[in-house]
Amino acid sequence: GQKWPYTNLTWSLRSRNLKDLDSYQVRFVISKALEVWSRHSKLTFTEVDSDRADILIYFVRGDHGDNFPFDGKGVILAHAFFPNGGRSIDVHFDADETWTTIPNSDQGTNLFNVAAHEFGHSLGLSHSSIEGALMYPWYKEMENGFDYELPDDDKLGIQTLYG
Ligand SMILES: CC(C)C[C@H](C(=O)NO)C(=O)N[C@@H](CC(N)=O)C(=O)NCc1cccc(N)c1
Ligand SMILES: [Zn+2]
Ligand SMILES: [Zn+2]
Repeated sequence: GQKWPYTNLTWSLRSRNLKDLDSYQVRFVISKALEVWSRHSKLTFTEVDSDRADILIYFVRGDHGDNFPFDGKGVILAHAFFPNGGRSIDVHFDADETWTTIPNSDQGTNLFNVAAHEFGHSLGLSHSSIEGALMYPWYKEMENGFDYELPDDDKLGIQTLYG
């Protein structure tokens, strides 16, 4: 599979009208979700305000121009493209979900959990068959809020790719 040819990656939140989500809180949650991966690898993540960032983040709904239309408020919550030799790649969050930026909140879908999973894909990790893994295909609540400890299977995966 593909991986980034360098480890100092940039990211940018490209969607502005986040409905009732506060863009500062979204950017904070994104930085915490990226830290889940940088804590266990040589990867570094820097926010930039540019559409030339490595990882471009959007909130979109329904059919949004790639061949993977979202499903309204439903099962598909987000998707991410795999690294592509150093060209910018997208992460799309389904704008029709009720997102919450408060970890472990039981109101709505936890953006931190889903973002941490999606960034695994953005770094080159596919789904894991290990039930407790972050890269397991099916969402499950993660405890410890932003201090979430990456399960071993995911640690192994990211260290195999980026040391
Ligand atoms: C075929 C894919 C486009 C499905 C899509 C996904 O895996 N995105 O990465 C997705 O949204 N899967 C849902 C499946 C579900 N509703 O449980 C999901 O929550 N994935 C994100 C996620 C978040 C946190 C933890 C885990 N394990 C998975
Ligand atoms: Zn998409
Ligand atoms: Zn996934």
